This record gives sequence, structure tokens and C-alpha cells, in this order.
Amino acid sequence: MVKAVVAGASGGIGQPLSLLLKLSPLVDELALYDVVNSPGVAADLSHISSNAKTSGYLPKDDGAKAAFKDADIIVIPAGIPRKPGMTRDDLFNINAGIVKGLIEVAAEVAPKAFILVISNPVNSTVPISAEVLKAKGVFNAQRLFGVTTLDIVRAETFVAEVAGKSNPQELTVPVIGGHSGDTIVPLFSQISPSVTIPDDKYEALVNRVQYGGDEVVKAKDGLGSATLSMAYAGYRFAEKLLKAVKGAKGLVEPSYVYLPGIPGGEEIQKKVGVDFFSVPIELGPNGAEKAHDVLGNITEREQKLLDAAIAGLKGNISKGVTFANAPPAQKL
Ligand SMILES: NC(=O)c1ccc[n+]([C@@H]2O[C@H](COP(=O)([O-])OP(=O)(O)OC[C@H]3O[C@@H](n4cnc5c(N)ncnc54)[C@H](O)[C@@H]3O)[C@@H](O)[C@H]2O)c1
Ligand SMILES: O=C(O)C[C@H](O)C(=O)O
Repeated sequence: MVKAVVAGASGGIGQPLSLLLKLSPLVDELALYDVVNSPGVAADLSHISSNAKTSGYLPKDDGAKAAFKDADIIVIPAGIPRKPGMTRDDLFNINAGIVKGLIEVAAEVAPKAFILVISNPVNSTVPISAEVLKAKGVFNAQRLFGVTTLDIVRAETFVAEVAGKSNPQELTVPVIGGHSGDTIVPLFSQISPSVTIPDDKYEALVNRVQYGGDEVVKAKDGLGSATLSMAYAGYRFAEKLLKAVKGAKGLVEPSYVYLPGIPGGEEIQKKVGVDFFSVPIELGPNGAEKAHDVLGNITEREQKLLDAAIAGLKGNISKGVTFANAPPAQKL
């Protein structure tokens, strides 16, 4: 029996992501949590004649605890999205507290769940999540994932366009680092099967992967950020993880993880000098089974991108860690 939870289920990402999970034969129970409309979304989805038993929860009557109880996988797209002119870090003041609160509940009632954090700024919300789980004594780095899959999905799409490939999903394009602007590092030298990016297209392609999110924010013109492509990406990661947990082999997807807690991660941590970093992760019954070191063969141009990414990540990570460990604000 697999119980999946979506926290933020009524939102732009939450609804299509919940639909995809409802359609999945890998999910037996689907609990939808949000501060608004989750019973409505659940009632709607529950009429679909697929396997998963679906229910919706609101904050009243300890709804978060009831929704999260004994979950196997909790996906978190709760929080506000960007508007034009904002960075992901501008979302910190609101989303940090939302994620912290949800992780506290998860730690209490579903301490062994796989947790997939989508809420931005991912570079900081994942460190916040790790710190909360550590404080509650239930942190297992192999079970906490920052979802960076949308960067990989974009890289596949944009590279296929440039390279004239008809099926982007046949390409594996490693994207490492973090999930915002220049912390996103596509490794075009390691595309498999190999693709050569023409020199005059390289910079624009890197930029498009790094700032693909802004493209959508601009096009939506004040009505939010990527939702449908994100629901696809979040589902793709969740599905791979659930398949790997059931024993499927060879499933690898980059994710933003706490490197020192993942087999193979410590060596990468020593090279990059930050604890949280996205690299291709081999998934298995315990979650993140192995962090793949893809730094050995990077080009000079990629090294420059990496240096900029690490500089940005340092600030994002320490901001999250500091927030998570700050004493509760005094009430006046
Ligand atoms: N990781 C990524 O690649 C990626 C991609 C796209 C968007 N995002 C992020 O995902 C988040 C959600 O985006 P969206 O477009 O779905 O936003 P949205 O505003 O459409 O939906 C967010 C939902 O969260 C709910 N919510 C707010 N506080 C909550 C709480 N305490 N508990 C439960 N639910 C709560 C809201 O009611 C709303 O339904 C944003 O922070 C956005 O930046 C991340
Ligand atoms: O761009 C955003 O703010 C949302 C998301 O992180 C994205 O990459 O689309």
C-alpha cells in the first residue's frame, strides 16, 4: 500500500500533480492537503475510476496531521509563486514559514516518508526542511529531495530543439547545482547520446535553461509561474522514486540533496564546498542510494558556471539554515 500526499494540492501545480498521482497505478491512497478547496479537488478527482482512494483535508480539526499520517511520499508545492520582476529568493519570507510548518507535521506523523520539496526558493527550503527534521531527530538525507526535475525537462526540450532531435526524452542532459538562475548548471558536455552544441548557440542555451522559469513567469504576466510543466516534472520524479522503491533498477534523476548523508555524496561535497547540491541520484528502495559524481569531466566553461553556482548556493543555504534554527519570534 502506497500513501501519497500533496501539500498545496489546490494550487496551480497541486491540482495537475494530484491528477497525475490519482492516475498512477503506483499509488493506493492519495491525501490532498491545502488551506483552501482541498475537499473540492479531492471530491472531483475521486470520481476518476483509477486505483487511488482520494481524500481532502483542510487545516481545521488537525487536518494536516490527518492528511500526512503514515504517508510514504509527501510532495510539497505549497506556497506563493513569482510575479514578473521577482526572484525566487523574494518568495523566502512567506514560503520558508509554510514549508517549515509542513515539515514539522511530517516529522511528527510520517517520519519515514520520502519528502519532495517543490516550493521555492528550493535552494533554501530544502535546507530548512533538513534542519527541521534534524531538530526532531528524524532526518534521513536519503529521503529528502529538492525537486529540480523541471530544469532537466527544460534542458532536454531546448537541447533537442537546437540539435534537431525529434524525441527530447531520448536525451539525458545532466543539470546540477541548485534551482534558480545562475545556480542552475547544465552540463552539455555530458549529454547522452552525445550532442555537440554549436559554439555560437552555447551561451543562449545555457541562459535559456537557467532562466526558463522567467520565460513562463513573463508569459503568464502576473498570473503565476510554471504549473503544468512542473506538475509533469514533479510526477516524473515521484514516479521514478516509487518504481525504484518497488525494486526497479537503474533509475537516475538529478535532485537537490544533502550530500554528506548520501552514499557517494561526501566526495562531491568536498569538491563543491556546499552541503546541499543537485547531482544525478540513483534511486532505490532506500530513496537516494548513490550520488553520481559528474564533476570529473567538466569543461572549462562549465567550471565557470559551477563556480558562480556555488557562490550563490552558499548564501541561499545559510539563509535557510539560519531561518530554521532561529528562536520563535516573541509575541508582543
Ligand atoms: N521546484 C520547481 O521547479 C518549481 C516549479 C514551479 C513552481 N515552483 C514553486 O511551487 C510553489 C507553488 O506554485 P503554484 O504555482 O502551485 O502556486 P499556487 O499559488 O497556484 O498554489 C499554491 C498552493 O499552496 C497553498 N498553500 C499556501 N499555504 C499553504 C499551507 N500552509 N499549507 C498547505 N497549502 C498551502 C495555496 O492555498 C495554494 O493552493 C511556488 O513556491 C513556486 O515558486 C517550484
Ligand atoms: O520560475 C519560477 O519561479 C518557478 C519555477 O522555479 C520554475 O523554474 O519554473
